[in-house]
Amino acid sequence: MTQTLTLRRPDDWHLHLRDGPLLHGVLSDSAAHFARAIIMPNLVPPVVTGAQAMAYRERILAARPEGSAFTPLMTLYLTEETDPEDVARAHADGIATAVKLYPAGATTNSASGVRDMDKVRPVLERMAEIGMPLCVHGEVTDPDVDIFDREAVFIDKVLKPLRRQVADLRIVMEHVTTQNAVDYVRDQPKRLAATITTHHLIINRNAMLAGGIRPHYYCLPVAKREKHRVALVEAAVSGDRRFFLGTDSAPHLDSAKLQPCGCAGVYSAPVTLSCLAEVFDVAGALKKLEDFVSLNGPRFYRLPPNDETVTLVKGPPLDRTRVRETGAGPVTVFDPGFPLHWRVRD
Ligand SMILES: NC(=O)N[C@@H](CC(=O)O)C(=O)O
Ligand SMILES: [Zn+2]
Ligand SMILES: [Zn+2]
Repeated sequence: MTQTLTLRRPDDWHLHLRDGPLLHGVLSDSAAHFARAIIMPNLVPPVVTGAQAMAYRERILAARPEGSAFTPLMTLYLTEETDPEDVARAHADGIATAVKLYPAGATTNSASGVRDMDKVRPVLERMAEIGMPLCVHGEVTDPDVDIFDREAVFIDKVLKPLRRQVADLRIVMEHVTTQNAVDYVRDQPKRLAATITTHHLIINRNAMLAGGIRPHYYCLPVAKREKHRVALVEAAVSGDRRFFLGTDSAPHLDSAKLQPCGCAGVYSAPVTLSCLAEVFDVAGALKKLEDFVSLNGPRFYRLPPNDETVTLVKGPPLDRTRVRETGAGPVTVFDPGFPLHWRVRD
């Protein structure tokens, strides 16, 4: 007997689409399954101003497959020079949905990020006034802090003080990877939510490091030990409205990943819904999948959920996409390490 599951069409609340030939090569993977996505601004150079976000949005819209209604929700890359009025205007004009905080040097293309949080206080206060969310890459960059501890230290050293100083600011902790983050978010009744990626629900650090180094599992924040992965799954399948999907699908060319110093990012867009259905199915929580992928995100962002639906069908293991060929070169797709039985019906 085939099993099916129909959901409101999902959105992706954290997505990297890049630009140029890579954008053209990857966009259809997200547009095939998702209605909307929060688009990360870490291009080179970054998307800082409202005018830059508008131009980038035009390039994304122009790259959509024929007939696609995929809607990019743009973010502005926060720098110490960001003008609060430009941010407020871009929000009021419907150009920018959120602002993205990268601590300088924390991750891919974050060199123009923030070093001194006091310098961006006026922007954050303006955002709090207008209810515009701040998306945060939550890792400290202090070289003395172990890379596996950087998220937990960020919560104590940066996030807690920030939430005291700008109490009304609405914040999304992006791609949480630890029990510490899950516990902290659960503790906060208001104005804080978290995205969880597909891959962090599936791999722990062993997948990346045991039995050989696997660059395609290297991303930031780096995957942690198993107990943290379990905490993420519990949060995702709980239906708790503070947790929702942000795939952090982050395509890099294989030629950039397979290096002595390879870059961080996992490309999961083509297989995300199949992977998540598998995770929720194994957890006995298929009923909560729609909360996680289609309902909790719009609620936080104060947008209506999508009217259309998607149907997932369970059957024999999929012949899944392993490499996405793009005009810029091949990009390896996330391998969950187990067979995928759920596919999205066309
Ligand atoms: N997650 C990653 O490992 N990489 C992202 C940046 C980010 O989201 O931190 C990228 O842009 O490649
Ligand atoms: Zn990040
Ligand atoms: Zn990201």
